[in-house]
Amino acid sequence: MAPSTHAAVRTLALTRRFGDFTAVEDVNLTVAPGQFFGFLGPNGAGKSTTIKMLTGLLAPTSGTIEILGQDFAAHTVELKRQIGVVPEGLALFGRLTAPEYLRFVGRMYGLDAATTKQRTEELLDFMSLADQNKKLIADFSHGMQKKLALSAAVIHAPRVLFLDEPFEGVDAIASNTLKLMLQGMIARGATIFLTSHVLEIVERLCTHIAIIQRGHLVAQGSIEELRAGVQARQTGEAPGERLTLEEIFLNVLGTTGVAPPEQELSWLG
Ligand SMILES: Nc1ncnc2c1ncn2[C@@H]1O[C@H](COP(=O)(O)OP(=O)(O)OP(=O)(O)O)[C@@H](O)[C@H]1O
Repeated sequence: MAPSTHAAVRTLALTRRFGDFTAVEDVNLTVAPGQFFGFLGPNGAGKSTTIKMLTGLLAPTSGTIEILGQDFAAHTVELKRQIGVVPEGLALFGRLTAPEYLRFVGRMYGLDAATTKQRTEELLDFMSLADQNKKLIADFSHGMQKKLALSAAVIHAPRVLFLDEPFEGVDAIASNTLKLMLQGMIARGATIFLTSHVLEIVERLCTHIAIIQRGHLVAQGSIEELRAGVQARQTGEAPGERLTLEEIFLNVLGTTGVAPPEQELSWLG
């Protein structure tokens, strides 16, 4: 058993190439145990590619990954039992019903039948999916599929949870339910690593963030540290103005070369 002083997630020079194109390059990330960590970046920056490598869905081209203090490549099977993931494409089985799928996933993680049944019922209730038990997953709406994927990702009570855009496509009620669930997991000592473009939610939930841009990590730290860094660089700002995460994000990207376009589409409207 790894001592708890280890990082929950650590990468060293993590790199992934697709042919000639480098999607993620030399990324050194550290996420402490118990952290609620937001992994941010513009479209195509390399977030999903990184999450896929961190969860064993995609092999790195080079570099190393440690999860809970252990080398992921050397201990993939044991570590996969301790992590949960909702990947970009959800990866569900459309020909099953939700309870069938959750029972399958529970057994796959080695839970006994009684525990699997109980957690399946509790999760479907919690996600307001219990009245959809006869429907095939293929016939679920996108938001319903997302809630089911989340249920499957936590049925084994993972110590580290990876979520790729968990709030995308879910309604306000489900988003609230999800926030409560994630906060409860953090309160009980889990680590959460999520990507999201909804910066207001990230700001409310996450304590630490990293920003990736064109495959390179351009910032990492607590939101407070990043806010202080941006504020220290700015001159002429009204004193006492507290920067939002969106302002911090845009500022970091602006100073690293990705500023919003200045020209207008004058022909549009
Ligand atoms: N299988 C692949 N083959 C070729 N290029 C890929 C592949 N997967 C990802 N890429 C490229 O790698 C880059 C990073 O993609 P990725 O999906 O990681 O971005 P992202 O930060 O998750 O973006 P978004 O916010 O739009 O979801 C993009 O340029 C993408 O086109």
